Amino acid sequence: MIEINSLIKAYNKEVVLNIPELTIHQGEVFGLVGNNGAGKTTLFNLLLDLIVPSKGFVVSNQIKVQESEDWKAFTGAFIDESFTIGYLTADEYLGFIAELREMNQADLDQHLNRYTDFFNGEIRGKKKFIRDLSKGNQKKVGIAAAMMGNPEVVILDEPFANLDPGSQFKLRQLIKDQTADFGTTFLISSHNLDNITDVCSRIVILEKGQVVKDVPKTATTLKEIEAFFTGVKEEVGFSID
Ligand SMILES: Nc1ncnc2c1ncn2[C@@H]1O[C@H](COP(=O)(O)OP(=O)(O)OP(=O)(O)O)[C@@H](O)[C@H]1O
Repeated sequence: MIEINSLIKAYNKEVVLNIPELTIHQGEVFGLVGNNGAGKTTLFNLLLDLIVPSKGFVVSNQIKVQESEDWKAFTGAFIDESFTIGYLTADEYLGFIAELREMNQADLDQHLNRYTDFFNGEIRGKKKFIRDLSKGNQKKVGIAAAMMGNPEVVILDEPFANLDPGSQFKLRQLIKDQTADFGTTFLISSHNLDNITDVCSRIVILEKGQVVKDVPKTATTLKEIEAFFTGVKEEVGFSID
């Protein structure tokens, strides 16, 4: 369980995130949407202790993330390419992360076998450095590394961006399988409303750093959030005020 308490981030006195209280429960697939600059990456960076809050704190499984590193053992994340190591090949990098997660070769192979379709023959056994892979393939390496060792919590910032349509579909399935098999808690941001509503059990909309909608996924959620962003309201019984 992740608990956000009175969390504020400001740059030069401009508040870019202000979340008084938010709880993400074990096994929840939490989808974060919002316009450019809404604060999605800022929130994830705070959850991962990559930036310092101006006020408030985050607790992950009873560990204050700003005070202890113990949460790292059960948390995987891919925010951007800085999470990988560009001068390693994908095999070298994935092997390195497997060692960190105390996985042996059989564990690593078992994990990566789930990604065979997703990798589409472009990742494993290649001599290319990660920095020379296409943007989409770099992202695939980062996502597979984030889920390595089946961490309890996985945070993915815009995982569907840069992926071709087939790979987006395969990623949806990988996330669903991971949740079904391991009860993983996911926090996922995306501008792709189809993907986010397909995989997530709860959708939160951020606007100018504040939570303006927090809804469980239902049959009408996609239409509701499309209406929120486009201002075009169909008959879904949802207020865009
Ligand atoms: N280091 C920084 N200094 C000043 N402002 C910053 C800094 N980092 C982020 N911001 C500001 O914080 C706000 C939120 O940015 P953030 O990257 O979290 O948005 P986002 O919702 O992830 O956007 P996008 O969808 O475009 O990726 C923006 O106004 C951004 O300019």
